[in-house]
Amino acid sequence: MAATIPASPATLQPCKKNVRGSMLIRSPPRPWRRRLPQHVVIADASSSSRGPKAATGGRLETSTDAAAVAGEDGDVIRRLQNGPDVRGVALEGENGRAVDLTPLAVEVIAESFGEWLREELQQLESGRDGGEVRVSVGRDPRLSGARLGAALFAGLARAGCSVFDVGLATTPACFMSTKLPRFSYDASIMMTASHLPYTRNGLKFFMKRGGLTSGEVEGVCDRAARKYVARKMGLGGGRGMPPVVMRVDLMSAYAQHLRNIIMERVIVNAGNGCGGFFTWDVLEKLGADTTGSLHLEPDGKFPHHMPNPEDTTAMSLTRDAVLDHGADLGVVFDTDVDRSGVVDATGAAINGDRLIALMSAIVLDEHPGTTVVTDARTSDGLTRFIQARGGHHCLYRVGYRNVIDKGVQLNADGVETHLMMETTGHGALKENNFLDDGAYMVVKIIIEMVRMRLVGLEGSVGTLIMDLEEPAESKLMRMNILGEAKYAKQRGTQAVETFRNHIQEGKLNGWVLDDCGDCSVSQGCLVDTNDDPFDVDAYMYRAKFFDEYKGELGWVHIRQSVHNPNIAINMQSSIPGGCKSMAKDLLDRYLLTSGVNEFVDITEVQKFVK
Ligand SMILES: O=P(O)(O)OC[C@H]1O[C@H](O)[C@H](O)[C@@H](O)[C@@H]1O
Repeated sequence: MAATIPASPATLQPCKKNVRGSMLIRSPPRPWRRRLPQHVVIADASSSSRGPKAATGGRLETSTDAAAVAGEDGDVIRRLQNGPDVRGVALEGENGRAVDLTPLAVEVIAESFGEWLREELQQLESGRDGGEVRVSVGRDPRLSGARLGAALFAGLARAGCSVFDVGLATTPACFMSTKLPRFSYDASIMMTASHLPYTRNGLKFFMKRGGLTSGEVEGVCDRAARKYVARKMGLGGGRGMPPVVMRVDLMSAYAQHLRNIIMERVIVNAGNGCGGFFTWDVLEKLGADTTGSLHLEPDGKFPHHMPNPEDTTAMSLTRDAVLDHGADLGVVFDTDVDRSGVVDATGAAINGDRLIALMSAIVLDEHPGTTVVTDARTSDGLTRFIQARGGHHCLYRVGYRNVIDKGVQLNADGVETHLMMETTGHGALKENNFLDDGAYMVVKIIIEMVRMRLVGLEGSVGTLIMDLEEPAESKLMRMNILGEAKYAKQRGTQAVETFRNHIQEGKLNGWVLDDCGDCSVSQGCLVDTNDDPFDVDAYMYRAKFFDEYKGELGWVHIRQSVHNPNIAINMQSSIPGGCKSMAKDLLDRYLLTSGVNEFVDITEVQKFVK
């Protein structure tokens, strides 16, 4: 009978020593009695687990016939062994198969296991002698579970083990009851026949070092076989006091253990856009601690800052929250959550190129050699980062749709492309329907964080991009297109094409149009022919600038804005002062001399150059 002690295992009272069946010397039933010499004492095979060689204890000295019968009975137990498990028929109802996993069979196996365990522990821990041996017992919902469970408790108790009934449990949970500090049992037995029909049942055995081997289970069953023979003869059994069994709640602790694996401390900054759900409907439901999250409630006025991973206020507030709360990660969503950026545990902002690098590292690990498509405003350092991991970098037009479509096209052309990302934080994965989903991307990053922790890698996710070379300088300037709005697109195109033509006509010495990145497709990329362009975003060029003395200074990317009547000029240089030198050259030899300045406002460039 199980005494249910509802207290948590940590508050359990000390185990009462179970009453062991005292050594019984019973008269064997006929016909055995007649055949046994008078001096033979048939003891419970356990004799004493501490006594000399319990495994040989209780050896019967019988006539040949009796030995045969005993052998058959013993074989019943031996046949129950199934590799490292015990499996048998526990309920009537299987055609042609009798019940062989009886309560008696289970009891002797449990008792034998308990004895074997004690010996094993003594050997493992040489100082250990006769201390408490604690064994947990779990079971699946099979109908035979309760009855066989009672036999299991009794067997363990007879072997002197303290028994902890964990009730309905999973096999891994039973093993973990030997590991989880609150329990730390010496061993565990799970009663289950896994996927076999409901009429079957079985036992799985665990110690702290893992599951018992087939050889060990064979030894236990051998020992049990001898006990079984003796019990069948009415020897060595006997009812002692009912075992004291403590009922413990293992599954809650095991579930917590699983939650702990995925539990992270994550700050979400939804910027009062639509991203708050990720906090309460995703992270918190997974058990994450989201204390310190910011601006989760939707507010159409966005009172704190724009929800945007490119927004410096959004990133720095998130950084502060991560550091204040010792969080593992900060997440910044844009308003509609198709973009995101993150902050690692050290407070480092990971957006733009750094986010692309992080996602590339993750995706290249999963898909070695894949191509990554990005817009062409990324750094040369990013290209080297991707290539150093065996990937290919395809630089393409600005605009998330362009980037994603390029990836779709590459895959269709047979160029495996798993990641398409824009520096704005739009990131699409082939595995996710080529959809740019900021939340999905964050899920991938959190999974990576958990993986890193599980394999014992030190540091935050930022360590994955430690070798990303950053440009010395980056600069974005905008030049408004002047005049009537209806001509803006046409003029914008004219301005951008003039830049390309100047280079091709040799009017911009030192400037070289950048060609395709590394995606191994012949057409498209950077300098698309634009033979038949239909969108403003078709016209965009990137060109490198080589200074006569300093060599390569960096690149300029020039394009018409997707949304507004302006020309965006992005620049990057690996040399301090490089952006200014390039801007000056553009001003003098392109903007002021080509006539572009007549319909484009070049004030911002002039200011920068000053
Ligand atoms: O052309 P701009 O004004 O710089 O805006 C361009 C950007 O607009 C939005 O943010 C889109 O989501 C981006 O994909 C695009 O790159």
